[in-house]
Amino acid sequence: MILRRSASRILRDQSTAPAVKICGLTDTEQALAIAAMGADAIGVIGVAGTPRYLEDSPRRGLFSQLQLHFPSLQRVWVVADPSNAMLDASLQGEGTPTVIQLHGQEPPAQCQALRQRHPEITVWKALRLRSQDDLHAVKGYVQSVDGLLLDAWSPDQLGGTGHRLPLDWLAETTLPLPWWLAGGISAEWIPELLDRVTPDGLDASSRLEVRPGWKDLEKVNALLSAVRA
Ligand SMILES: O=C(O)c1ccccc1NCC(=O)[C@H](O)[C@H](O)COP(=O)(O)O
Repeated sequence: MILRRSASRILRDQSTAPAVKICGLTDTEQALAIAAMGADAIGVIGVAGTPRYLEDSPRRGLFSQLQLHFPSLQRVWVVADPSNAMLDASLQGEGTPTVIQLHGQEPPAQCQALRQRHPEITVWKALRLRSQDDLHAVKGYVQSVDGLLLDAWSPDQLGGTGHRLPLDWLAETTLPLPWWLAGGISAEWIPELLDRVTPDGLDASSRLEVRPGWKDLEKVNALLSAVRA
């Protein structure tokens, strides 16, 4: 594998708990409740036509409330192959995100261009891994993004599938950027997961849901407790 473990490259000390992002929120009260439980980041989906998509006005309302009550929490807007116009508009006015998560086919140059146009924003690139070899793509993004999100690949959905990456693919690997592990994360997987991999953050969505976009707050709390145990 291209990026082997090396002491100087480990970005998160293994003794500290990874950050937790809860993704796919559609309701402001749920988002505030999850922030109050201690989540580090809340994600809202900006991909129209997907089941957790939140339109402009409610997204701004949700992000505004988070900004007001939990100013240090990361407000993540998940988009796929966005136009410049869509991004520029979303970063103006009330209820802006602090992080743009690029979840489509965005090449490094597009990520870099976004960072140059909006230096105030944090840019994460999601890589949906079909095989361990897909980790080679990481090299291309090192100078172009602030962080990576490694997610499971699915032929018919961009994200929120509940599919898990094999931990073997990541167990002997360290990455040159802060990285989040996504895909099928829930409380009962945490002991094995944290025993084998050392991501800077964990991103969870569908396995914590009652239905797409609506979280079971007990499952969210159980995940946060398991990560911090
Ligand atoms: O979650 C969605 O519905 C979604 C739709 C379109 C693009 C991306 C999407 N989700 C991205 C995420 O960051 C999810 O949290 C990630 O895929 C993990 O989801 P899950 O496996 O359900 O925990």
